[in-house]
Amino acid sequence: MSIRVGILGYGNLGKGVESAIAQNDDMELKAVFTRRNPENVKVRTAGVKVLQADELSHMQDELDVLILCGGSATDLPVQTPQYASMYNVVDSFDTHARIPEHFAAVDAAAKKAGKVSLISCGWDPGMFSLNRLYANCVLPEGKDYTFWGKGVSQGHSDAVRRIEGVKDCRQYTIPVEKAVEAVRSGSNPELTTREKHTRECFVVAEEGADLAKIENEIKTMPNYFSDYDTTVHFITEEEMKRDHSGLPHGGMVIRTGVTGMEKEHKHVIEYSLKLDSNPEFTGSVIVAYARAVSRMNKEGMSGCKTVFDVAPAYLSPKSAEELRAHML
Ligand SMILES: NC(=O)C1=CN([C@@H]2O[C@H](COP(=O)(O)OP(=O)(O)OC[C@H]3O[C@@H](n4cnc5c(N)ncnc54)[C@H](OP(=O)(O)O)[C@@H]3O)[C@@H](O)[C@H]2O)C=CC1
Ligand SMILES: N[C@@H](C[C@H]1CC(C(=O)O)=NO1)C(=O)O
Repeated sequence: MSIRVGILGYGNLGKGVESAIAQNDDMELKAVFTRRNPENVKVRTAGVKVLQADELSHMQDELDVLILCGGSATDLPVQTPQYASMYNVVDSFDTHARIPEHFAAVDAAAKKAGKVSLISCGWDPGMFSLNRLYANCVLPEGKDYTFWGKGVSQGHSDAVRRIEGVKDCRQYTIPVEKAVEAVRSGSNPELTTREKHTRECFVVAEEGADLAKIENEIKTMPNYFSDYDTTVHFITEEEMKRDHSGLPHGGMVIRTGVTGMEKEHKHVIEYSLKLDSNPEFTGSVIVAYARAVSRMNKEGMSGCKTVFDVAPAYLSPKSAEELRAHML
């Protein structure tokens, strides 16, 4: 029996989840839900209905997991607790500083409903979080570094699109080469947030918008831009389509640490990603965790989880015996 999946929110990530479901034979996309007029939203999977989000109030018997693909800045803080009270859900919430409060709100709803919610799924937070945890547990004496890009952060681009007067945005995250070199040299540098990355925004503004006000709102935005040196360029829709149609990204987690009674031996753990499509890769991570969430709820689990709480075997379509035979 296939795992029956719904998608709420059909943007970059929603499309990425759609393509990921098509690559997993045990998953079936039942419907895409949108807050817009469904007639204006065209999906690429034959036979999949597009429904108004309100329809979700009565489809609990038709879906095993609902994947929430809204924006972290303003959509998911409302949508995830709302739908955690009705469905097993997975979201990609990535406002790191606010994950604890998001977890608490979702956990209360999921526990009351007897459902499983998995929040902050993707690659950062997500796969990078897991690798930071593994590396810290294996090398307790050491230092962590995370670098992203150069690439398009969907979370930061979404946050800028929510500003009044902004029609579209691509935000590029750029690692500071000097900082990467210092880390790779093994000198274990102390680096501030500002010393590790810069941010560059390409913005299409609405006709007559106050550009100075938009630039200031971007640069002072807490959790997203206020701790970074940020450059803002205003461009036309044509330039956006011509020069910024891709959504590549990537990055790496590095931990350098020491072992031995005299701390005489140095080790480096590195996990890196090179992504042609940030949303498609993120969608693939999310779909694997949607499989886990469905299974965990069927085993009687409920409440909010993060990637730290999910045993890896739950992610795989392979049986425990196959995993032991082929992946150990
Ligand atoms: N944890 C991680 O590693 C990652 C997390 N993310 C998260 O994913 C979130 C979503 O990113 P992304 O999909 O790029 O954001 P988008 O702006 O593409 O989509 C966000 C929502 O906006 C609505 N929307 C999409 N297109 C339009 C349109 N043309 N007109 C009006 N509304 C539209 C959709 O909702 P509706 O259909 O209801 O209108 C959609 O769910 C980010 O905020 C980020 O936080 C992304 C990548 C990695
Ligand atoms: N959550 C990020 C995924 C990575 C990329 C990133 C950044 O460039 O700041 N932080 O985390 C996204 O929305 O793309």
